[in-house]
Amino acid sequence: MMEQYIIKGGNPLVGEVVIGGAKNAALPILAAAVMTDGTCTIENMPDVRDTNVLLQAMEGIGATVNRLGKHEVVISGSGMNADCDVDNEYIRKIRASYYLIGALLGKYKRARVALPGGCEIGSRPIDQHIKGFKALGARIEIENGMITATADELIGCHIYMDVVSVGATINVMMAAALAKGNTTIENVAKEPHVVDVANFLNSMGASIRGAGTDVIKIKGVEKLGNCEYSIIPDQIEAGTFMTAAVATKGDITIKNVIPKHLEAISAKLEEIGAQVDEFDDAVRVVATKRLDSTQIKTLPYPGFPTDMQPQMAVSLALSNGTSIVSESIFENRFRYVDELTKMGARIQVDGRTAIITGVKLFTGADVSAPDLRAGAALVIAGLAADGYTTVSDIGYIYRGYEGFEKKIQNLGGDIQLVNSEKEIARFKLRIV
Ligand SMILES: CC(=O)N[C@H]1[C@@H](OP(=O)(O)OP(=O)(O)OC[C@H]2O[C@@H](n3ccc(=O)[nH]c3=O)[C@H](O)[C@@H]2O)O[C@H](CO)[C@@H](O)[C@@H]1O
Ligand SMILES: C=C(OP(=O)(O)O)C(=O)O
Repeated sequence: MMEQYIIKGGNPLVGEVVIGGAKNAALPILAAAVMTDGTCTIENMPDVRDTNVLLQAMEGIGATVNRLGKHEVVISGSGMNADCDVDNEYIRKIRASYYLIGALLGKYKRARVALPGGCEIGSRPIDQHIKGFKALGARIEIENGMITATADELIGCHIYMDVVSVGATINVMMAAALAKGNTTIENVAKEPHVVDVANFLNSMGASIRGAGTDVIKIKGVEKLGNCEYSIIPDQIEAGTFMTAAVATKGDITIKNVIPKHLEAISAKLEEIGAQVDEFDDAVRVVATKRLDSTQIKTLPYPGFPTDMQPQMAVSLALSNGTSIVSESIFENRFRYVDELTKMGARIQVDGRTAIITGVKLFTGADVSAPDLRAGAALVIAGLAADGYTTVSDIGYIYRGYEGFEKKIQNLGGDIQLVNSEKEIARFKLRIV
């Protein structure tokens, strides 16, 4: 038996939890760090599977990676060269490997990288990345699962993105940072992690303005240099604990966050009747009673994040009345619904819409995580359920949550990591 979580539901989560650095900022920042032959010292690096896979891949192509403790890393790209290929079994499984295309294309005018993986939440094309690289003057070839981008030189240009894409915005911004002349990218993503990567590149000597608005303007520079940087807190890890407070009728103070980044989530939780208090760098979420239903539509930032849709749906599945959740970003992000149904949830999916009829209580069941956020959502469901729940395929959860079960245990949640039937029996009998 592979590792699983076993959970005995029923305890409200109460206490404080400290949020780590944002995975989806950390990944492009790591890739951007090798765009200089100098050194980048990066703090608040989350110690999660995806960042570790990317760090290994970077070492595999000659970058030097020195870890100063669990959350600080010093990176130098000086040992790398222009004809490195980025590929291994693991790099093919993560999404953010595609950031090495923009980073290496910018630095060497050549990049050859395995096509990206990531959670199976939709078809996930990369046409907008390619459109941006081509507009900068790159030639693109895709064969045998690899993408190759080459250019004699990259020349600044004007790009209008057809869809708002986090990945394409960041990737093209990285390549354009080392292009000749000025680039304007319109209809860009405005997520906090887009802004964080622009700030990181600027701290290396890039000249990028407008990140966080619809238009990013980049003045190409010849090279980038050393920097020291601290990654922003993870908006989605924070949101996950916010919804855990609601689903378990708990009281959690979530520390080391930027409350502004959480506004879409806070507003929805307040709308359904939770108490949300904002502090300078913390939010407290209290839910003492059963909450109300609502409607949610996932949208690019500052709309409600798709990466919070499954966790929020779990809270709504325990609320009074009928809620409607529309998923407008990824067409296949309701795969957790069948699992949640095993626990007594009443959810009907029709295409990109889920109609949720709230139930009073879930009952424990054996469920399996179909992807990262759905996995976290099923854990929350287990914490709120009557009886025992096992969650398998938790490797997905490790992709993006550091010490998930420990943080939950510290809040009073009854959860254990197990890898045998014997351990499950022990947990149930409380034999230590
Ligand atoms: C590693 C990382 O940061 N992953 C996040 C990133 O994924 P990712 O960067 O893959 O998501 P995008 O923002 O690019 O995708 C948004 C939408 O644009 C479409 N699209 C995207 C690119 C493209 O070239 N063509 C195209 O049509 C996608 O299919 C999707 O419908 O942003 C998503 C949206 O916030 C999050 O759910 C992911 O957690
Ligand atoms: C979908 C996610 O990640 P990825 O894009 O890496 O699959 C996520 O972080 O929720």
